[in-house]
Amino acid sequence: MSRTLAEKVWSDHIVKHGDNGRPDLLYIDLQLVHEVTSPQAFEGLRLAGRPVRRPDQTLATEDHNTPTLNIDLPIADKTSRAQIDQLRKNCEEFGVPIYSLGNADQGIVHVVGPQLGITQPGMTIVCGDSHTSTHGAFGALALGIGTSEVEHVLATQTLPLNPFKTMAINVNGKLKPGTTAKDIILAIIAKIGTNGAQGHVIEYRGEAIRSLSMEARMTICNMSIEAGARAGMVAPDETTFEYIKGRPNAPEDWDAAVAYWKTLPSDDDATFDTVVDLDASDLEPFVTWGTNPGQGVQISETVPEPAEMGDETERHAAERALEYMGLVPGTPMRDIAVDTVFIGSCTNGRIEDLRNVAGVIKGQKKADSVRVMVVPGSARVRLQAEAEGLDQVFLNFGAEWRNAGCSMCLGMNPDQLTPGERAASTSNRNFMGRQGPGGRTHLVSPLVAAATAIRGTLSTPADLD
Ligand SMILES: CC(C)[C@H](C(=O)O)[C@@H](O)C(=O)O
Ligand code: SF4
Repeated sequence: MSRTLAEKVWSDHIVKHGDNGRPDLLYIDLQLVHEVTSPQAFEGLRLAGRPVRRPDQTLATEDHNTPTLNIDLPIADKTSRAQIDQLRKNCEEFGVPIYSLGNADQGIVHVVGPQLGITQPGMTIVCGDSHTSTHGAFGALALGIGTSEVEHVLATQTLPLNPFKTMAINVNGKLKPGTTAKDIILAIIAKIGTNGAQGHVIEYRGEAIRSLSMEARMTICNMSIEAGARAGMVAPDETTFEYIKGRPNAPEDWDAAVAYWKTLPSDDDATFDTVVDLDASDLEPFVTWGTNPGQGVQISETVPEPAEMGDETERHAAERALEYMGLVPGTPMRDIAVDTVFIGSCTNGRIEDLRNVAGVIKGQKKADSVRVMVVPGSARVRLQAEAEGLDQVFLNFGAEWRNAGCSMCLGMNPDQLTPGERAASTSNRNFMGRQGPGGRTHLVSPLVAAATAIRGTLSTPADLD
């Protein structure tokens, strides 16, 4: 029977079939761990007197609570310090490898796995973090899980999972210059809604996806969860193999690995439960106006008028969002002035993102009215950027150049918006209070973030000409 990519990875990992509608038990190849969702899981093991089953298939890093300034000093915030200390203790006690603040391999969990070559096609990967879907860009089945599941995987290296539905999102055509992977995924979520992919594993397909780099594919898979999906995947191809080759954890038997990876793409006649089509050549840069990632429009459009929305739930949500965001219907998106530009996160904090930003801002000065924070997704990204002189581009521009971590993507560390402060952010969530209580977030691509930092209002690089 013909199968999709997701179905192949799933069936290659079944340890025990679930009969009578019960979940299948799946083998998990890799569990990534961070400080927020692991303390109770380790505590559970401790209480049960159980070890971590496969420390060699478990990897921890510190990211959410880490400060991005003065990282050589003790962490000032007590809760954050306790959280990080606990992770370090747990990893030591249970023999789990950890990349701590100050280590060259520390960083956001979803940036670290791929850059080390640990994330590979055909794997099952879990992490107590919703954006684990990022790793699906390699053709891995990568799922965000809850803390009790984290404990289950630590103890057994398996996880019971209910069957999923399959969704093909075909992104046909070619992106126009200035339009990026971030715009593709924001457009998809605006089209299908934040629950549009519920219960599904998405496979992103089509010409536009095939021509994206691995980092751009990661941006797309990262936000699958914002469309309600269980995971997002891209079939592995030469771009994938090229990216993994030569990385520290690339398979030793390279040819055998590639031969297996080549069997993974969905069969030509495989069928999907749901199919969505999108033409990349129709897209313009996308920006959000609301408080969920689906509340977005093309940058040439205006803040929508809730009264014109047919659906009552949608109308109420839009009214509430606009009130929180302090926006008036009909305002051109390009007229919205921001206070802060945040460039970073597991969505857009990789080296290509930083190169793209630097390409726009080089030789320019930021608008006086904005603060600009550039936060690399990992310490390696920071080192690479510095080796390429990008840090100087950012500093000369007037931006802050920080250390790696989740930073302003969410308010779990000192990098936060103040009430009413408005940000253009390359991250993935614009929920109320996400970047700090009362903070207002517009999700944008790195190119839009860069142009916005120059002009002070939501802008694209084309607006600079
Ligand atoms: C803290 C963590 C559990 C959370 C997640 O699961 O995604 C965070 O990473 C986020 O982006 O909101
Ligand atoms: S960067 Fe943001 S989205 Fe990614 S793991 Fe950290 S908090 Fe979650």
